[in-house]
Parts: sequence; C-alpha cells; structure tokens
Amino acid sequence: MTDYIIIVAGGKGLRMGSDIPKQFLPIGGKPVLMRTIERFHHFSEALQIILVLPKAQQTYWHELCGQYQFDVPYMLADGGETRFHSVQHGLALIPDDAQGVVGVHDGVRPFPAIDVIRRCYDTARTAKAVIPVTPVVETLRHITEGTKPRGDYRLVQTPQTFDIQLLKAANRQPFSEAFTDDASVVESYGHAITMVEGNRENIKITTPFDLAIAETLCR
Ligand SMILES: Nc1ccn([C@@H]2O[C@H](COP(=O)(O)OP(=O)(O)OP(=O)(O)O)[C@@H](O)[C@H]2O)c(=O)n1
Ligand SMILES: C[C@](O)(CO)[C@H](O)COP(=O)(O)O
Repeated sequence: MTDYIIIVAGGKGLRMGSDIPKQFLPIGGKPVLMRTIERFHHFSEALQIILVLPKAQQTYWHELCGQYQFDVPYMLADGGETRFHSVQHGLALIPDDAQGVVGVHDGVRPFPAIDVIRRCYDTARTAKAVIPVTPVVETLRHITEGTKPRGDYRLVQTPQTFDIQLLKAANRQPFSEAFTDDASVVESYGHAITMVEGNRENIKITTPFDLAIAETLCR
C-alpha cells in the first residue's frame, strides 16, 4: 500500500495580481511552494509527492530549486485548464491498480498542521473521503436572506484525502463548474464526505492580505 499527495499549483493567481506566480513568492525567506512540499515530506518521508505545475513555470521552478538547494523528491505533472483538470493530471501518475490513500492539497496552503494531515490520512483508510474543516467564527449573512445559523456551516481546507480508486473513478466524471474542490467531485459521484478538524493557520494564500498573514505565521 502506498500513499500519495497531489500538490496542485497549476493556477493563474489572478487575485494575487503579482508578476511572479504566488506559489513562488517568498514567505519567511523561502518560496511558498517549497514550504508546502516540505510540510508533507516532514509528515512522512514515505509519502509519494506529485507536484502539478503549469508547463510554462517549470523551468523557473527548477532554477528556484537549485537556488534554494531544494532536494525533496517528487514527481512532476503539467497544470490543467481548471483545478479539476490539474488534479486529473496528477492522478494519471498514480498506477491504475494502486491501493492506499491519496490527498489533494493546494500548493498555496503552506501551514497544514502535521496532526491535521495525519488525521486526514488515518480517517480516509476507513471513511474513504475526508476533508479538514474549521468553524465559522463570525456572523454569517446571506446577501438576500439575512443572517444564517453559523453552526450549520464549516470552512473547507485541504488536504482532502480519498481512497485512491474512489478518487480516480470520481475524476472520470465530466467536468462541472460546481467542482470547486475534490470533495464536490467525489460527492457528485455519490460518496459521502467525512469532516475532520482542520487548523486555522492552514490559510490559502489568495490575496496580498493573505501573504502578509503568512509572513507573520512564519515567525
Ligand atoms: N487550473 C488550476 C487552477 C488552480 N490550481 C490550484 O488550486 C489551488 C487553489 O486555487 P486558487 O488559490 O484559487 O489559485 P488560483 O486559481 O491560482 O487563483 P485565482 O483564482 O486568483 O486565479 C492553487 O494552489 C492553484 O494553483 C491548479 O492547480 N490548476
Ligand atoms: C479547494 C479549496 O482550497 C477548498 O477551500 C478551494 O475551494 C480552492 O480555491 P478556489 O478559489 O475555489 O479555487
């Protein structure tokens, strides 16, 4: 049995608006994406890491790896049109008969707690489809329907972990705009999703504000 993590970094980073793609921006003196990969390698050196990067960014990434003497082993796949397609490209590197758990994680989430990663992988061995979540800590208001009971909602993070065969089968479905994460793909395939506790530091670096928070979290 072999476990995998697919780290998706194939997006355009439009909301960050920086010249350098956001996954390569330094936080605490090191590119975001290197911190993310190192976190999973630290969790388990046996975990097989698959990095998904746009083809056009791969030369620059290799230059950065040389510059930072980054030596964590990984397999490389090309980014896709959407996050769903990037995950498909990553999954294609996992043998068709593989048994075990595969996680999918945003390259721009460098701070998943090791305990959270472990909980996601351990729970997926029986539940088969697991996502880390955090509670909503502010009042939640629907733009036309008014205040909603925040206890009914959770904020969804990654790594989202799945039985390998289940995720492979779910990702053969035709693309839908509703697929904003891997849980939505697996749920649409008909499998229930189990939620486990995430960690608040596990932010997705989406805007310059998030980058400032990430810099603080590195201290
Ligand atoms: N075609 C895509 C789109 C997104 N992602 C990845 O999915 C993660 C979450 O996406 P998000 O933060 O929304 O990144 P972007 O799509 O790059 O951002 P934006 O929507 O601002 O352009 C990121 O690690 C991103 O690189 C990907 O691998 N392939
Ligand atoms: C997968 C995800 O990180 C869960 O919170 C998120 O949905 C990806 O971000 P996007 O803005 O929807 O691409």
